[in-house]
Amino acid sequence: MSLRAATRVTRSLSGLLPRWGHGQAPPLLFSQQRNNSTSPKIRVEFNPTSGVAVMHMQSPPVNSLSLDFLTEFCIGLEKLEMDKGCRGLIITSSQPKVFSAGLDILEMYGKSPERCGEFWKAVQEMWLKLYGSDMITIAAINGSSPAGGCLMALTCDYRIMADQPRYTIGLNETLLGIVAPFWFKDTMANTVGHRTTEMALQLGLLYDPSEALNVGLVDQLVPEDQILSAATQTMTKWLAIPDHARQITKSMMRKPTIDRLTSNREADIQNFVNFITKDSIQKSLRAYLEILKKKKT
Ligand SMILES: CCCCCCCCCCC/C=C/C(=O)SCCNC(=O)CCNC(=O)[C@H](O)C(C)(C)COP(=O)(O)OP(=O)(O)OC[C@H]1O[C@@H](n2cnc3c(N)ncnc32)[C@H](O)[C@@H]1OP(=O)(O)O
Repeated sequence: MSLRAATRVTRSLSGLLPRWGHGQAPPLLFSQQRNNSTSPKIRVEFNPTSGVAVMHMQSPPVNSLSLDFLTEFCIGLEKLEMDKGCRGLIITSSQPKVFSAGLDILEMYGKSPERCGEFWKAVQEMWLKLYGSDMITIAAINGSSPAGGCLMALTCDYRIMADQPRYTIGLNETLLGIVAPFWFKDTMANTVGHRTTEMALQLGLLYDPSEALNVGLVDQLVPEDQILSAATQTMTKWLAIPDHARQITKSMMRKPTIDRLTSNREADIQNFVNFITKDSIQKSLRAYLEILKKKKT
């Protein structure tokens, strides 16, 4: 059964699920330890001659954005941002078939409000740092990229996707029974326009590469084995533009969107915590996690 079809089953499944109290973790059916490995989740290769860094996301199995992952990602990004020799960043995945599975659902399920708040602050931080980066940022999307993974790609300046029909990309939050926050929505609308975003977000659309190219969610499709060379070629074109002019232009385009979150950060964290710890939302997340598990059997 496809995930999309499986998700439709969530609604009928949810009536069968046991109830649990607000803020109280239901029995742990899922491995909560998976992302606690101490091996680096991000590998950065920096070429001082070209001034370009490649960030490889290498957090098995699916580069889900856990608190640890996001912390490491932001530290890596900050280091590159502070290095005046680094002008461009390519983000890609070392995991087969997946760019990033989006936010780690286990960070949102059965966690205390305090921990949820800490997690959300890290998600905000990742977006603020990447969307506001002075560097040229290119997402080399070599696998599926739902929800938060799609956000990460949208936050870059340019997106190249592997032309592999089984990969999908999109903000599919509604399929999980959750809602893409306003700054996810703004980032997508800034890229593909209001109408496409309105429809995609309500329906939780996941696009295959050709559809994604058609709506402008990605800028270019290439065979998977050429994704890094294509990203490097595009980077060379962007590097030819004087940094200060490009950076001021980028900031002019993105500042109003960034300011909207910056001036509402605490309220946004509170909204997230109130929303995600609701019994009904926890129930949807649990059902979704069970579907992801059952997909294999
Ligand atoms: C009033 C308004 C207020 C608004 C307030 C805010 C509201 C909340 C906003 C939250 C925004 C959320 C954003 C998100 O990103 S949610 C995450 C969405 N992600 C997904 O739906 C992706 C789910 N995964 C998949 O579709 C597939 O795994 C994928 C296509 C990525 C890869 O498929 P593949 O077949 O290769 O791998 P598996 O499905 O077998 O998965 C392997 C293992 O990984 C686990 N897994 C997958 N995705 C996640 C994830 N996102 N988090 C945690 N774990 C994940 C999966 O369960 C498998 O685990 P096991 O190996 O242990 O079985």
